[in-house]
Amino acid sequence: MNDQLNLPPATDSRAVRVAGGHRLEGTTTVQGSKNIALHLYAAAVLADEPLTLAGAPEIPDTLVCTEILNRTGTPTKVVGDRFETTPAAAWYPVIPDQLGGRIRSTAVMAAALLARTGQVSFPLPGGDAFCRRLIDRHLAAMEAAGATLAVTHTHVKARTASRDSAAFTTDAATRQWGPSLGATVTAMLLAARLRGTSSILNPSIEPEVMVTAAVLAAGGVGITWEGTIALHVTGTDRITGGAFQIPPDRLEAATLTLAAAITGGTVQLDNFPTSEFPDGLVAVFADAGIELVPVNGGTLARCPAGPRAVHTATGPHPAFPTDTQPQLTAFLSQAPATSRIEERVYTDRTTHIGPLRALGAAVNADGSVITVRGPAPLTGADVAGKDIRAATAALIAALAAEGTSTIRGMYHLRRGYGGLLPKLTSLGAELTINPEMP
Ligand SMILES: CC(=O)N[C@H]1[C@@H](OP(=O)(O)OP(=O)(O)OC[C@H]2O[C@@H](n3ccc(=O)[nH]c3=O)[C@H](O)[C@@H]2O)O[C@H](CO)[C@@H](O)[C@@H]1O
Ligand SMILES: C=C(OP(=O)(O)O)C(=O)O
Repeated sequence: MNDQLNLPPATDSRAVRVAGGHRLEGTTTVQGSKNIALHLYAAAVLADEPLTLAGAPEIPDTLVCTEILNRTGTPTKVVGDRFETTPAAAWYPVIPDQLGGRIRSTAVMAAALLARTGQVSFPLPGGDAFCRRLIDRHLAAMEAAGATLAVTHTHVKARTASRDSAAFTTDAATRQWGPSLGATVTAMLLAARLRGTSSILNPSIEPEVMVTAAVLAAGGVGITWEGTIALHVTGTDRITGGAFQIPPDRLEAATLTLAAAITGGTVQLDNFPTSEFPDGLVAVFADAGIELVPVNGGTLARCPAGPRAVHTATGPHPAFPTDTQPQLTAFLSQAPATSRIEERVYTDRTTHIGPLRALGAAVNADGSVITVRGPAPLTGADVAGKDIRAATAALIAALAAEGTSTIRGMYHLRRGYGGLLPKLTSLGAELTINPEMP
């Protein structure tokens, strides 16, 4: 532990050793959604009463957010799987570099502090570094909400001249891409305590946005959707608290499905209703030969006739999510034909290609298009995943490889999933964790 910050270090030199070739079979559960949790942790800053979020994923980002809230004034603790806050007596709206630089939702946290105090200072966000991850739409929302910004290449300071800022209109659409998930939540939090009705044009409708909107609405904030055209937010000067459940992680559900499917196995996700899979993912899975069967409020996932090649593209919810593209790429390495995936959200999200090739997959990227020629025999190798889903893709391929693989990138795996490795083991995977790797 790092005493000063009360946090686990941002590196983990352990590695996972995977003896490939074991079919995964069985039942498991899915953690609370990492990405939804991160946005709710920021929204908790706005509550004027105690707030509890059950189902908090046991990942480093939960601890980083706990520390950010405590250091900026909101008393916060994690008790079991509950993230509990009580309202601040005073705020210190400075997000320390060592904390803000470790998570992707720093600008969203900053927006909550700005809404509370009229000022905030924060470092540029961290999170996975698979490509440039811009925050211009977050900054535009802060300016629209009346803040004056001082932006350097490492930090942002924002200050509103008057605590009585007026309702505002902002556009969450990015220049090259569609709506920004993070910037939509940033704008929502900025508007939640303002007098009057603010409008967010081209809002994202990712579950992260919908769930945060629902929690704010339960707290007394007026939320009106105009489809995907606009989200109108009517502020209130008192936001109530309460207890909320973080929905299960659709990205972990997809990961477990693909991990079982590549081994020819079956997994039952007890707490993950089939309806929680985005429509685009269901369609891609169906094309790829993966069946999702509703069972007692959960989902049985299987691939009875083996993988099939697909042509698909990532996109905004409910399309096929970018955070499952690397794992699908690993799976498609075993489909007996050529697959193509166009990555439209993060056009150079290709950090998984190197590790997959090292394991034997015939995969390459040409611009934003990833081509997978299968089936290619996979053999054990020593590879490193440099972000959450790259490490996960390598792990999935290693499960189907002949021989033993070493997957480095434990910090990234732990950042994405609190318990993926024990879950895979319980399903029949042969995994060991090597304490320290050179
Ligand atoms: C913590 C969290 O929830 N992370 C998720 C969130 O990230 P994040 O909040 O970064 O995702 P956004 O929806 O904001 O970003 C999507 C796209 O918009 C661009 N963009 C974003 C903001 C901005 O101000 N300007 C801009 O150009 C990005 O570079 C990217 O190409 O959504 C992504 C897309 O579903 C997921 O991959 C991440 O796992
Ligand atoms: C990219 C991801 O996370 P983050 O935005 O936290 O880096 C992810 O969840 O795949």
